Amino acid sequence: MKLIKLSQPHNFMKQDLDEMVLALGYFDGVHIGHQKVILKAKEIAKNLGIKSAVMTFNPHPLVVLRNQEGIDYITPLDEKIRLIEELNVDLLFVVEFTKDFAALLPQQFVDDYIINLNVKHAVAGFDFTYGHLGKGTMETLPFHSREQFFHTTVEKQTDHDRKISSTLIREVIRSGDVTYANKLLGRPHSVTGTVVHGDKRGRTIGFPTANVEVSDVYLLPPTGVYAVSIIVNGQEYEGVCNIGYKPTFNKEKSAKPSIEVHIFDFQNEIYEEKVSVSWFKRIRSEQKFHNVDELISQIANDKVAALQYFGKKTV
Ligand SMILES: Cc1cc2nc3c(=O)[nH]c(=O)nc-3n(C[C@H](O)[C@H](O)[C@H](O)COP(=O)(O)O)c2cc1C
Ligand SMILES: Nc1ncnc2c1ncn2[C@@H]1O[C@H](COP(=O)(O)OP(=O)(O)OP(=O)(O)O)[C@@H](O)[C@H]1O
Repeated sequence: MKLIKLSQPHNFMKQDLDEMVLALGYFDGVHIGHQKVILKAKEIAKNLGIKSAVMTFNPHPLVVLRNQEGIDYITPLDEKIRLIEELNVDLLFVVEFTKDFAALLPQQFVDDYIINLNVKHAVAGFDFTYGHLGKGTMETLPFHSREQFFHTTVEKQTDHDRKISSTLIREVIRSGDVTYANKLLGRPHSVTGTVVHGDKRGRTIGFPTANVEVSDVYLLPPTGVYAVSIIVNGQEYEGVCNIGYKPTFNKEKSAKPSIEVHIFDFQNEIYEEKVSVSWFKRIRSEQKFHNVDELISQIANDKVAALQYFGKKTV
């Protein structure tokens, strides 16, 4: 997949690029509604015998338009790029979302970011908007297209009558229902980070853990214990994870929760390794135990619950 970063104003002209079918949207999470839009663009491109492309924007419009600092992403940009690449599209445009870009009138957006990029067919969902204040919609697109390209609107994808959206999935992850989030994403929700040194207490209590440090921009499930998998060096292992502040040991809440994975049947030394943790099922809330023995016996139960979730025999 070829990656092209665009900033307003860009100077691409039609003749600089191959003809393409373009899927448009922000695509945080690359959920099953988004996949439908991108796969539709691919299908049309295949039929026309031309390139397939996706256009996304970065950072999130709320960061620029409402000065929101702490937007948590289901898929930060690099993860989103990786997932779009997995869908086998030929080209990805990442448009820098700035105040200047947001100020473009709908017609200017269509001229500069669709027609001038040699798009022959644009694909977006029923609620896609473009241009200043989102004034451009799928209803106005034929008018703004100047008959230079065709367009296809993907109908609303729903689950239990609710639109599948990045907003819904963020709410579901924040509620801890990672199993449902995974259904809406069409794959497990994952976070990628690095294994760092912890207090080295885990091994003394019989449950060594990999402490995974992730970038602040990730949307994390709420504190608690989860059945997870972890990819280490390309190999996937199952495990049980606590995300939280370890109140049994720590009086003060740290700035960020720690993510600690007890990986089943695993003894390797993996400090500094890049790993991805996928959340499958919430098991319980984090608790403050009266003593270490109570914590140890609860972790043993958590391990059984996770093994059962993964369908393993526990005796
Ligand atoms: C499955 C699991 C569940 C845990 N649950 C709790 C908990 O409810 N409360 C708590 O204070 N710590 C909990 N912990 C965190 C342990 O206290 C922690 O793994 C141990 O202190 C080791 O920390 P260290 O890696 O920083 O040395 C849990 C850890 C695991 C692996
Ligand atoms: N459930 C859905 N059904 C059909 N199309 C969708 C659906 N969700 C998103 N799309 C389309 O996918 C593209 C990307 O959408 P966008 O990034 O705004 O996602 P969203 O999930 O609707 O996010 P948000 O919750 O922020 O509104 C747009 O073209 C949008 O119309």
